[in-house]
Amino acid sequence: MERVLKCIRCGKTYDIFSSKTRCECGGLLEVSIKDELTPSLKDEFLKRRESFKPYDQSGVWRYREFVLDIEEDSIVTLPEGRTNLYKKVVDGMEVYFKHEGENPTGSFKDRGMTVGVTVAKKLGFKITACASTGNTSASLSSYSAHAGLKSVVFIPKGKVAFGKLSQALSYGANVLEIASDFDYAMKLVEEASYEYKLYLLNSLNPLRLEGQKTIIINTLEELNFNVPDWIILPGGNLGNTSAFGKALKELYEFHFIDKIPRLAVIQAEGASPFYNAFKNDFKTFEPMKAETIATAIRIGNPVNYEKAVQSIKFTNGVVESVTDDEILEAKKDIDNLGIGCEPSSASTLAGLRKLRKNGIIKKSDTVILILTGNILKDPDTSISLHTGKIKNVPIENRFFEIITLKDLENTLKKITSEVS
Ligand SMILES: Cc1ncc(COP(=O)(O)O)c(C=O)c1O
Ligand SMILES: N[C@@H](CCOP(=O)(O)O)C(=O)O
Repeated sequence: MERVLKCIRCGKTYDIFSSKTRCECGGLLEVSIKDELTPSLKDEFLKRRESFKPYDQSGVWRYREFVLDIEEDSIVTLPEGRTNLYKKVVDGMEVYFKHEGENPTGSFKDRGMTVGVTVAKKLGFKITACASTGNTSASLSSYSAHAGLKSVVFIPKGKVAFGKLSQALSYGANVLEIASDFDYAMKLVEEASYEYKLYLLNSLNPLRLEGQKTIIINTLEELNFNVPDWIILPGGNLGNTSAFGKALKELYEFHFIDKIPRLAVIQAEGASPFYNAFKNDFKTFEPMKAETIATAIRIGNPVNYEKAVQSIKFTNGVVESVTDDEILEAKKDIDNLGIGCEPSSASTLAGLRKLRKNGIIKKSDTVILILTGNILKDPDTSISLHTGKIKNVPIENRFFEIITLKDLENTLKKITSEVS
């Protein structure tokens, strides 16, 4: 099929790659197909879809053998799990980013929520509930609305990024701001669920984790089941750590893979109870009062601790902690790659840097970094970071200025001189 640029005013055509934006006559240009479309094109197009069942569109239900046996027409799906794997070079090392922020509500939670809300509906629940640092509430309220269910979300007051709060409100959740932290909200919602017949959909719910296993299955399928050396992920309530270990065990037992990649779980220094336990060979576990700029992982008493320990042991994994400045430095770099993510997801790259420095991960290793949340989730942090307002994370070679017309020419000269 031949495409050209065509003037909508005089009809003159130009080569598609001519770099013209306007016709010589001053008219606007549009891309035009030169040949007539053949009638068989539609048939070919429709045939391609024949072998696909609707729920194959979901990157969760496509792997239904690993997820749940349930009637197809009862499934609540958006569909989720159609996320990209990006190959990039960072610090001279080739790495893969699996971007779970590309899910319908902008985080990996959707992979679990499609299963959780499907089951809530099947069981006849009318109301779903969760405690949340933001993403779970966004996902829960969206999927619940799709299923015609009410939702109640318990969130720590003032500690939820704006993108996430606006989602929960927009999708119609009943939002209960608790004057405490996530861990306390988690305790409250668990109690309230028993008392008020709410279907609890935090990662404490084992069915939700069955959906989250597909992050691993999907990623490995994209790699033709060639097993990487490392999978790096952020650790908060430790649902993913638990689900990933379970997925790898099942893939191994069903002979999809012949070796186990190592998990590296990264926590923010101010919210690192799992890291502290790891350092102590998991002999003891001490919950902590959590504080970090990465609000999604501002969790001091992860509910999945015991399952997560099993995952680390099964995969010969490691747990590392990184500072908020290291997280923001990494976020800056991931954003600048044109991929972008929310702060907690950037802990993966910060963790990789630390693990490389300590000699645990080698440059030649194959590494997957799981980006758990979309860049749009926390616009306040992105704007502060990229306008140089964060003291220890300087921004190089960038302009963000209030500019007079007089200075415009000089500034444009400076910007363009950097590439000449
Ligand atoms: C964006 C994001 N990344 C990471 C996490 C931590 O994941 P997990 O609780 O499964 O450890 C969360 C929430 O828990 C999150 O919302
Ligand atoms: N970051 C989470 C915290 C709750 O985790 P969950 O996986 O147990 O729901 C959030 O987005 O709320």
